[in-house]
Amino acid sequence: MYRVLISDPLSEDGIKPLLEAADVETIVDPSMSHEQLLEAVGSVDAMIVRSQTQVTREVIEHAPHLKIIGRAGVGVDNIDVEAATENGIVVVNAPDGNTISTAEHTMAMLMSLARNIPQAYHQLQQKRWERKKFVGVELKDKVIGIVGFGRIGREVAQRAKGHRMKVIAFDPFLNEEKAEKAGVKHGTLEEVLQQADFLTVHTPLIDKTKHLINEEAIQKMKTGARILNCARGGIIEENALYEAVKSGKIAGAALDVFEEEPATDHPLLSLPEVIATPHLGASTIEAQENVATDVSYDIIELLRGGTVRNPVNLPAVSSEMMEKLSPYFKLSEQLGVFLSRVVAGTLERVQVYYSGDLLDVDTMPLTRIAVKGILKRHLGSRVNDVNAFKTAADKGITINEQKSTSTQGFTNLITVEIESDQETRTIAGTLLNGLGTRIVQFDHYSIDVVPEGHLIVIRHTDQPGAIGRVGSLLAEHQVNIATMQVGRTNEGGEAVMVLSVDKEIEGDCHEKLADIADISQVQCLTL
Ligand SMILES: NC(=O)C1=CN([C@@H]2O[C@H](COP(=O)(O)OP(=O)(O)OC[C@H]3O[C@@H](n4cnc5c(N)ncnc54)[C@H](O)[C@@H]3O)[C@@H](O)[C@H]2O)C=CC1
Ligand SMILES: O=C(O)CCC(=O)C(=O)O
Repeated sequence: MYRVLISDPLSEDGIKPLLEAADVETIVDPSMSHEQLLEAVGSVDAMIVRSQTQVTREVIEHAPHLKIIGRAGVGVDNIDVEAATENGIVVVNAPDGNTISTAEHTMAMLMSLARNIPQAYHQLQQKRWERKKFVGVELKDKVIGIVGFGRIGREVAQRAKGHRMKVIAFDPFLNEEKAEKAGVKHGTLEEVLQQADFLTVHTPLIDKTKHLINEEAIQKMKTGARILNCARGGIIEENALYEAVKSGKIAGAALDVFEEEPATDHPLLSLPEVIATPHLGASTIEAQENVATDVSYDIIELLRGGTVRNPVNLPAVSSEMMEKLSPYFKLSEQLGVFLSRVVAGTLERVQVYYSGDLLDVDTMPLTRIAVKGILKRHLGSRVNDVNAFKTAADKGITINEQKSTSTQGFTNLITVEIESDQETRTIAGTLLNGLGTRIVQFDHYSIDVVPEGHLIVIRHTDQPGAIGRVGSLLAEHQVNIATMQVGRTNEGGEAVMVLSVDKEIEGDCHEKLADIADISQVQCLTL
């Protein structure tokens, strides 16, 4: 008999597959103290949580029989996935189950915001019949700017079109062609900000999206525009939003999420133009049933020896294979991350070549890790070793891997090539016996760079003085250069510099580097 612990409130209909399984004993207790949780996990084979239970390393280490953790929802922020992986525990989630509910909640917020429904209701409750105060705006012919055109963003677009709104969307994986297919206009972030009457964000919260909508972004918006966030607190900078609403730059905001939750005493809630709900995007009977059912099925499947549909962490690989592959995990990810930072345009194709020692090994797990490295720039922890291929396919990116006999003199070589709608960029790396990983080729240039720490990648024209000017500018900004590699096609032709520096460059240093004559592109990255 398998024991499954459910430690957060879940839909009873959703967990029916577990309750009805003859070989499963289900323990439901959403009110356990931390100590009770530590004791309860000691005897279970599986557990299901929503967002309340924190499945920390400590919890995992108290669970010697635990084989699978199910997150009834999307974000796995409350689960220590790394600790689970280390302990051989599979983590699954339910990425699709609450998409519709969250999109519908966004539309409910959009309409409430346009017509001041919560504020008017509040006045009526105070026995005030105010009509003049609550004059709203129509949605028809207004522009809705969607930042993040993934599952929820796309559903919001369909619904907004039903209201005859004009939809403009920005997403790093969206281009003109894909936007046209989806029946929306494609824009840069700047264009979306400038054109939106209503701006709604549907991205994950990752480094790149933290405070994406800040004071500078808000300044680019129309005066009187409105902002919505039903994704994650922190995508919109709350202080900037507060000031913008107070000054009248932004006419109103609708928020389902906050940087710190619960947020019962937030300054934004004191503004009459701001309406809010306590993270209710996924709180419908249907979504909760969907997510609970999805994880219940995955749990039963895994416990009975089958395969799961929505794994979040690495699936089991034989220990023999693991021994051969694991030294290359870091290199594969570093190559992916590096390329994702330097490529311009919308990604269309990834090609990975393996040679030398990697010729007769199943390198698919390495390709998955390289693809994860590429996609994580925009998707953060939502892309992982397991779902990397599916995520790429969902974004219309094709992946290929090939074995090659060209080793360029190295005992092993991984070459990653990515193609966007604007350019093709290539990087190759190797694992040097006892010396760690090296990037040995970047585009057409042979280099020798340790892919670690802070790197600056500069494209320039090979002219006397270019290297000196970069060195002087970095010195002015107190940035010490640890190593510098330069490659060029021919004298006076295209060239590339890869610098490894001791600290991240700050302030206007990036801008000043890009302003140096003969420099066409500057990319900074941390590996
Ligand atoms: N309020 C709630 O209760 C719920 C909130 N969510 C949140 O909604 C958000 C969206 O979820 P899904 O649509 O399922 O995710 P998704 O992964 O399907 O889509 C996210 C999209 O954001 C894009 N993106 C990443 N960085 C970007 C950037 N800098 N600018 C523009 N776009 C960028 C990605 O390319 C991707 O297409 C997530 O933050 C999720 O956690 C999800 C479910 C319920
Ligand atoms: O379980 C919930 O209600 C939170 C849903 C959510 O934010 C998510 O799935 O990412």
